[in-house]
Amino acid sequence: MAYKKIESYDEKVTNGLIKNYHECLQLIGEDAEREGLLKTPERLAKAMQFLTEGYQQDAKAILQGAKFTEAYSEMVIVKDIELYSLCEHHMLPFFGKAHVAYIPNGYITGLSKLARVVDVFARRLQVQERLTHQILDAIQETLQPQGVAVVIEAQHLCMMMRGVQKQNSVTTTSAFSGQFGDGTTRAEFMRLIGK
Ligand SMILES: Nc1nc2c(ncn2[C@@H]2O[C@H](COP(=O)(O)OP(=O)(O)OP(=O)(O)O)[C@@H](O)[C@H]2O)c(=O)[nH]1
Ligand SMILES: [Zn+2]
Repeated sequence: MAYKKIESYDEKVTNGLIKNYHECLQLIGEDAEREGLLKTPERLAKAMQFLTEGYQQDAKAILQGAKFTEAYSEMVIVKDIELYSLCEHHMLPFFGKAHVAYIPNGYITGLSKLARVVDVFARRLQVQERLTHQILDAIQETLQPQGVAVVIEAQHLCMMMRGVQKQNSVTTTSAFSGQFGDGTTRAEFMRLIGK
């Protein structure tokens, strides 16, 4: 299914995670049986399945599901798509905005689908660079447009709460294909997203 929402959680996965998170609580020195923590392993098991549900979803099927023939061939930009992902090194969140653009080549897609594609790849263990490329590749391969541009600006909690502890650094990644290789087109995109 293109965009499967978690309505019922896989029992085997949920039970396995509950067991592990219960042990995690004990290992960090908590009393896993105290009232406030009794349901925490189950809550966390469900939260983690939600935050990684992108593994069960198919970005290309989502785009194909709303692919329409249209002669429009100017840039289409959806900017400021908020995203939340988990860094694969520490499994701590990184969060920010994605700006996605494409120049149609006979086909357009539903605007919401671009934001859904961002979520499909964000809801996995990621590095920002791969996330950027996966979004671009899914759009390029499905719509075969004249070009795709993806810019992501994000803050990484693994650099804020721990480690180097820098509170204001923002990481920007970008990927471009087709006509966005042209300096003028790319500059227009950057201007339109306010960069
Ligand atoms: N390139 C890239 N690096 C990331 C991303 N998210 C986290 N990292 C980095 O992954 C690196 C992992 O480095 P390690 O030295 O193995 O881990 P560490 O000892 O916890 O490193 P520190 O964070 O520097 O304390 C760190 O430099 C993180 O900042 C990302 O999306 N892209
Ligand atoms: Zn990290």
